[in-house]
Amino acid sequence: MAPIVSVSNLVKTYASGFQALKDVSLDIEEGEILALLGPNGAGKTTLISIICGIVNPTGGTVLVGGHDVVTDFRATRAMIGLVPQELTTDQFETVWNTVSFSRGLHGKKPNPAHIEKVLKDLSLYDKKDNMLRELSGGMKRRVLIAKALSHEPRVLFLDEPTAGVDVNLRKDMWQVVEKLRETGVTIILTTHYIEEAEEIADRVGVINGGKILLIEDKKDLMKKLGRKELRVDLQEPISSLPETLSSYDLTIEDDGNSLIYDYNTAGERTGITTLLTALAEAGIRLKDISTRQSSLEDIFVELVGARP
Ligand SMILES: Nc1ncnc2c1ncn2[C@@H]1O[C@H](COP(=O)(O)OP(=O)(O)OP(=O)(O)O)[C@@H](O)[C@H]1O
Repeated sequence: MAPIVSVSNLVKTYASGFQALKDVSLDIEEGEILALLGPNGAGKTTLISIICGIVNPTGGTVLVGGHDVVTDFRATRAMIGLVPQELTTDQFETVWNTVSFSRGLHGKKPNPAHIEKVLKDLSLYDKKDNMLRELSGGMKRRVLIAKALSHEPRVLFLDEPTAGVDVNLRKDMWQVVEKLRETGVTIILTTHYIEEAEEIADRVGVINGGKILLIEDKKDLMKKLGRKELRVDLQEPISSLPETLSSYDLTIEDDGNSLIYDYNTAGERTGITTLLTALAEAGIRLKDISTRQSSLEDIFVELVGARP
């Protein structure tokens, strides 16, 4: 199946001369949830804004549902819903009117049955006659999503859906996103929270300095995350490994004072017991052992050189 969004060799240089995107290419499959992780200024908003047709690219192409976002703007915009971070709508308007009006803005004929479904999916239906100013922060965020879904888009962009919200509201929002996926809509979200990407994404992309540094299936990433490291500190340094230890995935560190053994926690056997026996048989005496597990955060820090 052709990807719902196809980004090829995208470049964006702002009028100031700043290059915010440098040759970005990625395909987004229909129905998936893609999380774009990146530090401040990485280029996430620029990328989303170009796909949504709000910012013009300097080079490269973006296709949404097979249509070019520049030359066929109307067709692509109709397929996209964008959830901004802030609610700017009239606080004295009702939920129902706000969401219905948004549909009209996209040039779609009224469809009360669709508005009703969207509000029910987002657990907002019993608030449909309330004014926005009467809603809690979490409900207001749901209204933003309802507005973006009002014109039946196939692709939904969520720009930092849980920035600055408390833990409960964040978990609540994850459930909302999970439920939306069941309706078949493709979801792309930007986030600073690694935990958020881990929790809800099918695929994770890391962007920094205008480049995609990694884009990978979460399951494959999790396999990497399942890798653990056993560190063995030695009583006396060694310069090389004895022949009997050559079958182990060992590296010598700290001028021969430590051995690092990589193993997979998902595997049936870790090999630790036999390794320790083999070390003892080779006459290598241990001072200490410790383990550490790599996390998505480690991968992120390694790629970006900073914490998110
Ligand atoms: N209109 C503009 N003119 C000049 N530079 C811009 C403009 N908009 C964005 N930039 C720059 O482009 C870079 C990428 O910005 P962008 O907003 O895409 O990053 P981001 O990843 O969304 O960051 P954040 O997580 O802080 O929202 C930043 O260095 C920003 O200062």
